[in-house]
Amino acid sequence: MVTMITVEHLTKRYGDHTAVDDVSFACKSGQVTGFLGPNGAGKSTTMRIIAGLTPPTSGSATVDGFAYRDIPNPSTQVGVLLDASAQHAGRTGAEILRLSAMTMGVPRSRVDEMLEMVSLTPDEADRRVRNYSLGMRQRLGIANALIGDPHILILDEPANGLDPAGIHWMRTLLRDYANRGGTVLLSSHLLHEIEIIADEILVIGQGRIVAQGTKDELLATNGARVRSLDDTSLADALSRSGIHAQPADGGGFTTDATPEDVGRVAAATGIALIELRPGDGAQLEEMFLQLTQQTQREQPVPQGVQ
Ligand SMILES: Nc1ncnc2c1ncn2[C@@H]1O[C@H](COP(=O)(O)OP(=O)(O)OP(=O)(O)O)[C@@H](O)[C@H]1O
Repeated sequence: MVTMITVEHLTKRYGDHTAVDDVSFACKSGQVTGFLGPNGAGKSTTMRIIAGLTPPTSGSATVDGFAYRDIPNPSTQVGVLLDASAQHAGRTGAEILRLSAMTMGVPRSRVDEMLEMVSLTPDEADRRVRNYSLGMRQRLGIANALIGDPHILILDEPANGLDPAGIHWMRTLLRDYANRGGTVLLSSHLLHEIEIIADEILVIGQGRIVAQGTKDELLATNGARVRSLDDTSLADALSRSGIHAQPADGGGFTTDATPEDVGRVAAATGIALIELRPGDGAQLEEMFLQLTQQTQREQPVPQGVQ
């Protein structure tokens, strides 16, 4: 595995608002890196900087060792889909792909190959993009990102607007692409989406990376869930042993210690347990929920929304 995208100490300020705050990460070949964060967390801004569309305030982003702008014929190296709705509304899907093929110098036969790959029918390909559904725009955007046969893909919320079959199709496409050695950086505001598809996960909140690691690391089960016939005494005993115990829904506690350690403390103090099992690995979900709630508190509720 080779590092293909490197982001180092990236910061972007708009006036006194810091949209991206000292963000660093790397994306490797053969892997899907999921970029997860609630609305307004800074995902799109980071991706726009990587794709050379927005200058950073400080820090750097390189793709295959180069700043995006210094890559000759970049679309044959890096496929980018940042905003499917930004495609020229007055052109047909086929026209957009033909134009891209021409600009990149790839054979025109790629246009039909790509249309077939993203399941846009000849009839749909000849419609103007303004009449496309969001899902069709995403498919066209993915076709456009892949037409130059790049080995790196940067996709901002590509699942938006796709129906369940479309989402399944996209996951399979990206998995195959990574399995063949490609590098994928894709963003989503949905934990479930990222959990299914990503090998590596970056979590961003209010411009900062708050967690990063392999999916297995971030979703690892740890801690223990315990209930007893005498929770008050159990809480005392755990606390005396330096184990932090948090009251849980439905009684008992969640702890940061292993079930084995909790079991030993209970046995040593003669407390009868009625439940003892590994924690349910919900830390990532809880953290993400907290991030989302924080963000919602800080953003004004739009008019007309209850
Ligand atoms: N051109 C701009 N001028 C001023 N502020 C901006 C600009 N672009 C983005 N921002 C702000 O930067 C922050 C991060 O926005 P960004 O679009 O990167 O978030 P995001 O994680 O992609 O969110 P979403 O999931 O909603 O697309 C937001 O507070 C946004 O309002």
